[in-house]
Amino acid sequence: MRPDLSAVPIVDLAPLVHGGPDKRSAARAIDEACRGSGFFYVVGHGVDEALAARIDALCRAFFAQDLDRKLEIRMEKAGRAWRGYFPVGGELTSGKPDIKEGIYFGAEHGDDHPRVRAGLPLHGNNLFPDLPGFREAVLAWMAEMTRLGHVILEGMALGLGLPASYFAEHYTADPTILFRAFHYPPPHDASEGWGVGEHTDYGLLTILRQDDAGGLQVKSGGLWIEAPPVPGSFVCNIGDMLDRMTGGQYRSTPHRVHNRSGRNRISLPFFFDPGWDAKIQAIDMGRADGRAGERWDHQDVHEFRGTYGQWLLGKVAKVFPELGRTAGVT
Ligand SMILES: O=C(O)CCC(=O)C(=O)O
Ligand SMILES: [Fe+2]
Repeated sequence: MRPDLSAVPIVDLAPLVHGGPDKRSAARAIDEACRGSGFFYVVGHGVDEALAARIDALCRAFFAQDLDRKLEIRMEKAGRAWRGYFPVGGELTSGKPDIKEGIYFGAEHGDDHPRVRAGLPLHGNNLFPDLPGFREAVLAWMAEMTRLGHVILEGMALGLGLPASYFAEHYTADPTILFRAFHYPPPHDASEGWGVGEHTDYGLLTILRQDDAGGLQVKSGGLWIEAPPVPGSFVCNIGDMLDRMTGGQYRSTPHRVHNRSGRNRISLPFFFDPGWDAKIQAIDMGRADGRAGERWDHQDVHEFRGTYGQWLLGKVAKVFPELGRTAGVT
């Protein structure tokens, strides 16, 4: 099947990155995409290609190691911080083991961070692979992705007719950030399951760097369409909290991955989400409700009242049930 490139639009972020009169047209393009498939590519983002190539190479080197080496930073070692490596089959995105392995990173919270002291899950120090330059590259990447997250949310606010600083003021002054590096091995046979099963993302915005293997599929208008690799771009999609805030006018779109390329696929999703204590509230949209019907997980995101931290804990405990039990979340 030929990928339908037109289905996932490409937005040039340069006017938002550098400022100028075309800001509003970039914001409009984001707004249209969020009301449509909920997915868009961004180019003109200003992220250093050399840094992207370095991260990609480091991740390939990490995943190519023996399992024992990789397990030296297994998630169990980080306990409640929920960081580190999980092996193929270790994550259950939609209730079944995914055919992928990965590493979870987050903000580097020191031991005296108040939420680490309070023993909150998902807070703490990262477990970095023992490969030269890995730590520095990941920290630089997370800083770049955070910068980009702020730029895209400024565009989104403008597209919604809100002040550019709306999300920064209400939700992302101290964002919850999660960075994951995934490796999807080529399947042994056609009957093997999904690299990532159908799901929606939990928060505000996901910014994904994918390599040239392809395999990301997006549910648009009831049909599964491909989001094929576009060199130098990031794939962006919105998560459940934006769907919730916009009364469903912005779509938190189901997606999944199947690596049929015959080679290793590396993808680098970055999640730019509301602050831990941010109270999630509806934006006054002044227009008709756009809620969709029954969701993939049978939850009603619009019924949710509470902080982002509460929402995220419930979600993560489902995909890593054992860790959820250890951390006392389930
Ligand atoms: O690897 C990909 O292309 C998608 C990953 C994804 O959907 C996720 O981590 O939420
Ligand atoms: Fe996702």
